[in-house]
Amino acid sequence: MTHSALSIKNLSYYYGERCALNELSVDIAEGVFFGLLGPNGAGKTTLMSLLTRLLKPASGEITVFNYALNKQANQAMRNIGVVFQQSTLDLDLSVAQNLAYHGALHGIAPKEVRIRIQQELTRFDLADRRHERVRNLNGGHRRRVELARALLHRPKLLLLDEASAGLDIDTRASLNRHLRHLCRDEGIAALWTTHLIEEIHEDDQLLILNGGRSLAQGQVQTLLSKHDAKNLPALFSQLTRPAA
Ligand SMILES: Nc1ncnc2c1ncn2[C@@H]1O[C@H](COP(=O)(O)OP(=O)(O)OP(=O)(O)O)[C@@H](O)[C@H]1O
Repeated sequence: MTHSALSIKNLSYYYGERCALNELSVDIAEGVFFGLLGPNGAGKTTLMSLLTRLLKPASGEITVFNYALNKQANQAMRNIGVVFQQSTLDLDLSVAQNLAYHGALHGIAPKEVRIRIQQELTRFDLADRRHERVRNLNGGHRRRVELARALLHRPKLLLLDEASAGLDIDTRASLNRHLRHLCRDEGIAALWTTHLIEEIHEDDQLLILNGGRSLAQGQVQTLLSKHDAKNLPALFSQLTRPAA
C-alpha cells in the first residue's frame, strides 16, 4: 500500500489584498517525482514557504506523512528536506562543515553525522571535495551539496524550489535525473517546482499552477488526452493563455 507523503487541502495565502494561493489541493504519494510547473508569479515560492512554515496559511491544511504541519510541526518537519531557490550554503565553510551544521541542527550525534556526510557526498560524487570551501565549487556542484545536505537527516519528502535555476542545460538534466533515481530507488517523494517545461516528463505527476490556482493536475499523459493537447508545451500555453 502506498502512503501519502504530502496532502494539501484548500490552501490559501494572501499578501495584503493580493491572493497568492487560492484554495489549492494536492496529494503526493511516497516515491513519486511530482512536478509543479508555473510561470513567474504563479505562487510556487509562496507554496514552498507555506510548506516549510516560513509563512502561515490564511486557510487550509497541510499534512506530511499524516502529521498536521500546524499541530505536529516537529514530526512533520523531520520528514522534510528542502532545497530553496536561493542557495543557503555558507560559502566560506567547507562542504563537510556545511553538512555538519545541518546534522547538528537536527540533533544527529557527531559520529553518525560523519558517517552520513561520507555516504551523501559519495552518492553525489563529491567525496573528494569534502574539505573544499563551497566558494570554490561551480554552480552544479553547489546544488549537489545542497541536495546532500537536504538528505542528511533522511527525510522522506524533498521540496525543491527551482533547484536547477541558473545551471547549464547538462547540469540541470543531470540533477533532474538524480532526483528521479532517488524517488525510484529509495521511495522518497519529491516536489520539483520549475518554470521549465522540459524538466517534466510524460509519465510524471504534474500540477500546473497559475495565478495561485491549480489549472490541471494528474499524470501528464492523462492530462494531454483530457485536454486534447499534442504535447506539454501546447497544453501549458492552452491553459495559461489569457482569455481573449
Ligand atoms: N512579499 C510579497 N509581497 C507582496 N506580494 C508578493 C510577495 N511575494 C510574492 N508576492 C506575489 O505573490 C504572487 C506569487 O508569487 P511567488 O513568488 O510565490 O510566485 P513564483 O511562482 O514563485 O514566481 P517566480 O517563478 O517568479 O519565483 C505574485 O503575484 C507575487 O507578485
